[in-house]
Amino acid sequence: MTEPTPASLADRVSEGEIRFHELEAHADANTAAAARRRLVSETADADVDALGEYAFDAADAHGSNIENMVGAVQVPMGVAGPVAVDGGALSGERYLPMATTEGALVASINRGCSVVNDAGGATARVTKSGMTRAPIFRVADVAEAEALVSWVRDNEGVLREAAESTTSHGELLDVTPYVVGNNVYLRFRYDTKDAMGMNMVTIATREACDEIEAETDASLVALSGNLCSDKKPAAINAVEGRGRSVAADVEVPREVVEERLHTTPESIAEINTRKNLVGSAKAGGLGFNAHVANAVAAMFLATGQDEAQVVEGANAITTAETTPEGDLYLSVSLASLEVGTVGGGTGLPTQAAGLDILGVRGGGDPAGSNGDALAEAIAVGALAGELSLLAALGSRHLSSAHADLGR
Ligand SMILES: CC(C)(COP(=O)([O-])OP(=O)([O-])OC[C@H]1O[C@@H](n2cnc3c(N)ncnc32)[C@H](O)[C@@H]1OP(=O)([O-])[O-])[C@@H](O)C(=O)NCCC(=O)NCCSC(=O)C[C@@](C)(O)CC(=O)[O-]
Ligand SMILES: NC(=O)C1=CN([C@@H]2O[C@H](COP(=O)(O)OP(=O)(O)OC[C@H]3O[C@@H](n4cnc5c(N)ncnc54)[C@H](OP(=O)(O)O)[C@@H]3O)[C@@H](O)[C@H]2O)C=CC1
Repeated sequence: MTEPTPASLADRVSEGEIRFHELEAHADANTAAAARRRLVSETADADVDALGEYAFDAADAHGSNIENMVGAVQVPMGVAGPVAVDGGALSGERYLPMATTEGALVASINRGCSVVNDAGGATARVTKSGMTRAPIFRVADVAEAEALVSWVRDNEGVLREAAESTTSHGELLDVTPYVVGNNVYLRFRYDTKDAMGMNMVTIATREACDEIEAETDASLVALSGNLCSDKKPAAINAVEGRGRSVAADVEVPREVVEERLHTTPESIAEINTRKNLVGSAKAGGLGFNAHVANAVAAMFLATGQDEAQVVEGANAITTAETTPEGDLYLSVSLASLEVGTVGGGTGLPTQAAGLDILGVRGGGDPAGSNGDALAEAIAVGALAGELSLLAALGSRHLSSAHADLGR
């Protein structure tokens, strides 16, 4: 039998003989992707050859990372740093890998890193950890809602045993109930170690839900009831945390602010208050920061994180003040940074290289330490970005920087 070619496969799809999304059952994944490019190209009347330039075996991505694969989008990657970090899990000097198409962004964070180094380095710590899944149950009325809440409080051990039967790494930390009339939301929170954990906690919570339905009158409406809350702006994540809550800070001597950043500690502190705090409050924002999403998104893409979770990663508050000595104290606290160094996109070769640059690829020793270290690295990237952008606003260099580097 002759080997299928992209052209022969595309013809068979066009004739209705095989399905577009089942091409991998008839050819290797790279050939299947090439066949889809032909079909897409014909339908759209577009040249999509550039999508076929990728540096991994499609078989490694198809089925676990992507369906209907046609190729890959390439995002340029740069590094900022190296930057000196004193973290709970990450210590030493690190380059920060960043994938972006926004000119001036890496330059800005690079400047921030250089100034952080001049200040003696940044401190970073993970202060809370736990990935959540919150199923919604239907009950008859509020009396039954209270009965379910009591049952959950009395039977956390039962739920833990059921949930943890599905994973050798995950640990159920707690279950917090929320009642709205005849709706009961149970927010399960897990230590997922080095995994971001959404697959892990979804599978584990499903097992616990079976137990609840067997032992109570409640009916599961949906495994996710949006109090989790995954991939949506939500105050619960900003207040309670989700994934890792991580903070970083630095104290920058006045002369370094003046010489390297062309502004003053007072100016940076004032801009932070009027822009990041008052301005965000007036806007009804959840992110009381300047551009934490920039560092989060660029490092997420560079290290194989789930890019939709930049939504939660941007739940961050930046504080800036002048110390009694006249220096600048700057901090950034990310309430809900959802990261992993195993699973998801972390195993793809270019993303794994991003993790290798930080020295955090794969499972940590102890388990969870690589996830913590990645969170600390991203927090330091965000801190450097806040420092540089606030300074650029203070020195009125924002528009000229982007005119020079960003277009
Ligand atoms: C562009 C700079 C850094 C110039 O800043 P500068 O101080 O004029 O530059 P410099 O030539 O004196 O260099 C200072 C340091 O910056 C770095 N640096 C300088 N140039 C480069 C480069 N080409 N590539 C890599 N690194 C660079 C480098 O570390 C260098 O130190 P050195 O190594 O020379 O000792 C500065 O003006 C700046 O940071 N501007 C702010 C830009 C910024 O932060 N943009 C972020 C994106 S804005 C956005 O997306 C969100 C927004 C703004 O809408 C959010 C909001 O509402 O606030
Ligand atoms: N299902 C959903 O609702 C959602 C899924 N996602 C997707 O989920 C994926 C991420 O889920 P996630 O569960 O992290 O990844 P995976 O589904 O890839 O699972 C990771 C698994 O790795 C194993 N593992 C090996 N070493 C370690 C270690 N050191 N620490 C922790 N686990 C380890 C664990 O197996 P074991 O459990 O057997 O111990 C763990 O369950 C992403 O692709 C994301 O896009 C995103 C949002 C929602």
